[in-house]
This record gives sequence, C-alpha cells and structure tokens, in this order.
Amino acid sequence: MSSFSAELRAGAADVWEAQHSHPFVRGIGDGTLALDRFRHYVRQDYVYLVDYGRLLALACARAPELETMRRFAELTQAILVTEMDLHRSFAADWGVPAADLESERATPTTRAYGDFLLRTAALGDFAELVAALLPCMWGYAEVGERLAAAGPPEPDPARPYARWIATYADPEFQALAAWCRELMDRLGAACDDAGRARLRAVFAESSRHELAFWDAAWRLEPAARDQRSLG
Ligand SMILES: Cc1ncc(CO)c(N)n1
Repeated sequence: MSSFSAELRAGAADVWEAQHSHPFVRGIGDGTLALDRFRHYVRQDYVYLVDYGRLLALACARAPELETMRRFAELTQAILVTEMDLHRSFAADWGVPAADLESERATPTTRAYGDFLLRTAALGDFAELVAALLPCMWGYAEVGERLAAAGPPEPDPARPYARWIATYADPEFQALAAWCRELMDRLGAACDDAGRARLRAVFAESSRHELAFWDAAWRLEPAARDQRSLG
C-alpha cells in the first residue's frame, strides 16, 4: 500500500500538475520569466514566510513528542534564516534593504494563504496543522528537483533563477520535505477515516493556495488596501 502522503498527493494531483505547468514555474525553469514578476514573487514570498515561520513555531509548541519539537525548531530556523537569506540576498542585489521586505504589504492571495495556515493551526488538531504545512515544503522540493533535473537555466545575474532552483533542489531542503512527509504518514496512520478525510481536505486546500501564489505573482497582483506589514 502506498504511504498516506502519496495518497494526499494523488488526491491533489491535478493542482500539483497545474503548478508544474504554470507559466511562472516554467519561466523559472527555462530562464524566460520576466524579472518584474520574479521580484513581485520574492517580496510576497517574504511576507508569506513570516506567517509560515509562525506556523512552524506553533507546530513546535503543539508537537506531542520532544523529538518532533526539536525538528520543528530546526525547521523554523531553516525557513526564517536560511531560506529567507535567499530572499534577502536577491533584494540586496536589487538595492532593496531587508527593512523594505519587512514593510511589504500582503496581496489578497498572500493574506488568504497565511490566514488559512494560521486558522488551521489555531482551530485544527496537530495532524491538520501538518497537512496544511506539507504542500509548501513538498511542493517546493518537487519543483526544485524537477527543474534541476531538466537542467537549470544558464547563470544570469539579471535573472537569478538558477540560484533559486539550487536552493530547493538542495539535499538539505529535500531532506526537510521528506521528514514532513514521514511525519504526515505516521499521523495519518493514527487517524480514523473521518480524520483522514479532514487531512485530505486540508492538504488539497493548501495545495490550491500554492497554485494561486504562483498565479498572483504572474499577474502582478496588487497589495490589498488595508494590509499592515508583518501581520
Ligand atoms: C508560497 C511558498 N510555498 C512554499 C515555500 C517553500 O518554503 C515558499 N517559499 N513559498
């Protein structure tokens, strides 16, 4: 029998394939993505990662075992420091200080994804929280792996997409995503059928937010009017 994670992935397969074939993702892969779209994405992703970091810290607080707490503490650090360093370094190359990234206002799409994650963490159980965070880790691991395998674009200082791909194709990021899947497998096995149905719904909803996020950057979606930065 396939793993519970594989079952979740199969249930959302259409949304995942739509991500791989989205023009934003393809454009990163072949180096043709217009830089203004990528810059929009980096700024919104920074805002998103603040909420994602909060979600991981809540996962750490809620984890039933000490070993799982430790892993979520490490994962929180990996996102808030290592992954966000990538964004800060892109911004620095464009002459944009980190403080500007922090004062960026969320678009409706960024806000909707962050709200969904934190709502799930607030009101759902621990397994639902993990189902919500999984498409983020696993989706980027899969996109990074596929784009790296297809042969990343030539290094180009004006379009730094090879560096983006290398970050997510990196064995360390791949290992973090694999650990999240293994945790989901254990939690899924411990649930009854109704619980597993809820996890499938959460995973599918999170996957749709991932797809919407690429599309919002592609469309250069404007910030929502009344957004504050950092939450
Ligand atoms: C929207 C989004 N999903 C997943 C990741 C991977 O951490 C990211 N940086 N941004």
